[in-house]
Amino acid sequence: MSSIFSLEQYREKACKQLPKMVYDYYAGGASDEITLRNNDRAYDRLAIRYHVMQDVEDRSLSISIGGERIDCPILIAPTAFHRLASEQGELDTVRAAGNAGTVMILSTLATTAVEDVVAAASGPVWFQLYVYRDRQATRDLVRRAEAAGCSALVLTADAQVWSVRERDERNGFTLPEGISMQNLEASGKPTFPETEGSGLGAYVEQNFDRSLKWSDLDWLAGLTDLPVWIKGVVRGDDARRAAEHGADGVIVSNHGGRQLDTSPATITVLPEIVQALEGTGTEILMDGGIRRGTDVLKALALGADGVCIGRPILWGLAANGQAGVEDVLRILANELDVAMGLSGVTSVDDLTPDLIAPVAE
Ligand SMILES: Cc1cc2nc3c(=O)[nH]c(=O)nc-3n(C[C@H](O)[C@H](O)[C@H](O)COP(=O)(O)O)c2cc1C
Ligand SMILES: CC(C)CC(=O)C(=O)O
Repeated sequence: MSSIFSLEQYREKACKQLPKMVYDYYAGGASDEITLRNNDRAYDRLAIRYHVMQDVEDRSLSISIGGERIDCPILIAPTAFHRLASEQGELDTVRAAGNAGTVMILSTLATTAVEDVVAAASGPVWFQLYVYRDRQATRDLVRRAEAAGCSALVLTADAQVWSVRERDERNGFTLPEGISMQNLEASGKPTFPETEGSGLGAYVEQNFDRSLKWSDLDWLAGLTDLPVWIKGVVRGDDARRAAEHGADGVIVSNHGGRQLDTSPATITVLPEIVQALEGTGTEILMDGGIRRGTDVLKALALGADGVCIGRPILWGLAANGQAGVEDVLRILANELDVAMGLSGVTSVDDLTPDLIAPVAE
């Protein structure tokens, strides 16, 4: 019987177990970490106007996303370097995703090869793509993800320029011996350059394509038959443009407060994006600061088709490998189930915006 009941307890456990350099990299945000904090707090400013007397005996959390039916509307956001948290890294994560009945979005910067991750999966794996200045390296990533059996691509659009991450600069964040970015082995970019500050910062500056623009979304959509999502959108007009340029889905995200500090908390911009995409058929996921089932309920009620979580997965992974990730997903799904029942709702489709109101000050 586990003595951990909340995602916050997993964070505390991971904090005790991980080396400071790794914990700081996972936990940290950009600059003053204002967006990092606001992502989380913004949920507290929303109240759930629940219904009573609705017969909530039979409830289901299942959703359709990207053409597949999954058991749980909480997906795994792409996060880099899982082998800094557990020996098996991304293999632990993907096995947990399968057992929880959800999707894992695998980072370009994974420390396990995409082929091995998909081979260990029992559910869908999507591939998150960073666009490299070296377009051949980028094409190779797309071809590998396709050949491995990934079922969607997620283009991250909010990290063309490396942000200011003081914790990583101070700690000289780097990858230990024996851990590398295995999807970049073939193109010769699997490790960070030598530097005194953040090795990741230097890597991004050297390799990521800062000229990324809307026409590159057309390029990517033309390059692959896989559905293409765009991640990092916080405005309605950008969401609309994404749809016009062939995106099948949009992930409302500010990169967990790790890129542009003082960018808005994602839950506050979700309604604008839902409205902008009305009638387009473009699907919507959102992430940032989701730590309780009530947070998930609020995002789904305000129009997200599903949500993603980033850091809590890493805390579960650090605390107890695959079993830790499964427990994190179980805890959050259970909290969502309870919140739905207490709101008088039995299916995700029945979560509607009228359930949510600003907290009266
Ligand atoms: C340690 C860490 C690494 C991340 N790496 C990536 C990445 O490789 N690609 C990406 O698109 N987003 C990355 N993200 C952002 C997440 O996908 C996601 O947007 C964010 O973590 C959501 O916020 P949350 O951590 O509050 O749930 C990373 C986030 C963290 C915390
Ligand atoms: C290349 C970086 C932007 C990796 C990442 O997504 C992160 O650390 O937030």
